[in-house]
Parts: sequence; C-alpha cells; structure tokens
Amino acid sequence: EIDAIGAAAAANPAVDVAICPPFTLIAPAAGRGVAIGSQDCHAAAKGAHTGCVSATLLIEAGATYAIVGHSERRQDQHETDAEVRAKAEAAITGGLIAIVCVGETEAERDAGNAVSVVEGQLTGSVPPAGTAATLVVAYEPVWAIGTGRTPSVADVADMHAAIRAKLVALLGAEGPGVRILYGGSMNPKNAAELLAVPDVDGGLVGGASLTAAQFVPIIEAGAALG
Ligand SMILES: O=C[C@H](O)COP(=O)(O)O
Repeated sequence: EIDAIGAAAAANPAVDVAICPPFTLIAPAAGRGVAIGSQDCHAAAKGAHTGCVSATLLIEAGATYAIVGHSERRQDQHETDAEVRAKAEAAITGGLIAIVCVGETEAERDAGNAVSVVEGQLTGSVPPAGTAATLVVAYEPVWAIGTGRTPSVADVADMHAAIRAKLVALLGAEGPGVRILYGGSMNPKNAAELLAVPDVDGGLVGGASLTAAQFVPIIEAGAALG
C-alpha cells in the first residue's frame, strides 16, 4: 500500500503527504516516497525513560513529523495540555514537525462549548516558539473519529476560523501560516467538501489512510484544490 501512496505523492507534488504508523513500522516505511511521522514523541530528548521514544530516535528511524496530543492519548494516557506542549516542544527542538491535535467531545459540543474547549486546548498545547514551518494543528472532534460522522461544513468553518484566530493571537506573524488539518471520518466522498473549507489546509486521515484505494483519492482531492 505504501508504495502506491508514495506514487500518488510523487504525482501530486503540491500536496504534502505523510504516513504516521506505529513506532515499529516507522523504519520499514521510511524511504519509500512518502514522508513518515510518529503517533507520539517523548517530552525528553534523552535520559532514562524506558519504553518511550524521543525525537532523536524518531529522526534516526526516518520520521520527519510527530503527532502529539491525539485524543486517544489524551484519554487513554491522561495526557494534559502541558504534557502535549512539552512533547510538541521536544519534537520541534529535535528537528521534527509537530502535529498538535485538539478537539471537543460530543458532550462538550452538545453543551455549546466546542470552540471554547478547543481554544483552551490550543492555549495550553501550542508551543510558543511554534512556527509555520515547524507546527501543524489538527482539529479532530472526538465524536467524529472512526464513527462515520462529521461536523457540518458550517461547523468546520466556524471552528477552523476560531483556531486560526487563536493561532494568530498565540504566535503572531507565524499564526497565519500554520497549517490546520481537519480529522475525523474523512473519506474519498467527503474529502473535497471538507478540504475546500477556508482554513482547512489538509486532513488527518485515520481509517481511510489504511489502503491506497481510499487514501489516494483524498490526496487527489487536495491536489485539485491547489
Ligand atoms: O488518527 C486518525 C484520526 O483520529 C481520524 O480517524 P478516522 O479518519 O478513522 O476517523
């Protein structure tokens, strides 16, 4: 699958394509035509942290990106905003591009708090030294991950506008250039519509990234938007 995705990346050079597999698959996936990222990055550059993987080790294995603060880690490993920021800082300092994930739960959206929750996560998780070149933000409503449900285009637009405004407030001149990804049940059918929303600069694709048949049309949808 990865070779077919690599071919699609080569055929669509305007789109930055990366695969973020489990740690054990980073080295085998590297060097096959598509950028590689990790699904976590330890907050310390080195030291005695048995079982953890640092930015240095990730780069040695072939990674150029690191996802930090995915909602599953915030939930399962109880990662806080401060820990996510420390991981993002370690990733960036180590030479990786950090993909910082944020997103509200269904209960938080139902309560009308989605934007304020995400703004709070950004305030706590975004490294102050993040730049357009070293930082990516991924908005993933928790209730949309792996469920086949997505927010309305209007809700995505509202959230991404709020994220952009917060990034400008936090990072000043770097804020407008930070790429903001949408994630949560993106697939070949809805990708073009979601990617066309203002301030949606790409996707963080889970299930539909597992096969070239599903992922390549999403890459092509991004390329078609220029
Ligand atoms: O890690 C991937 C994202 O959480 C999105 O997953 P999904 O596209 O399967 O909903």
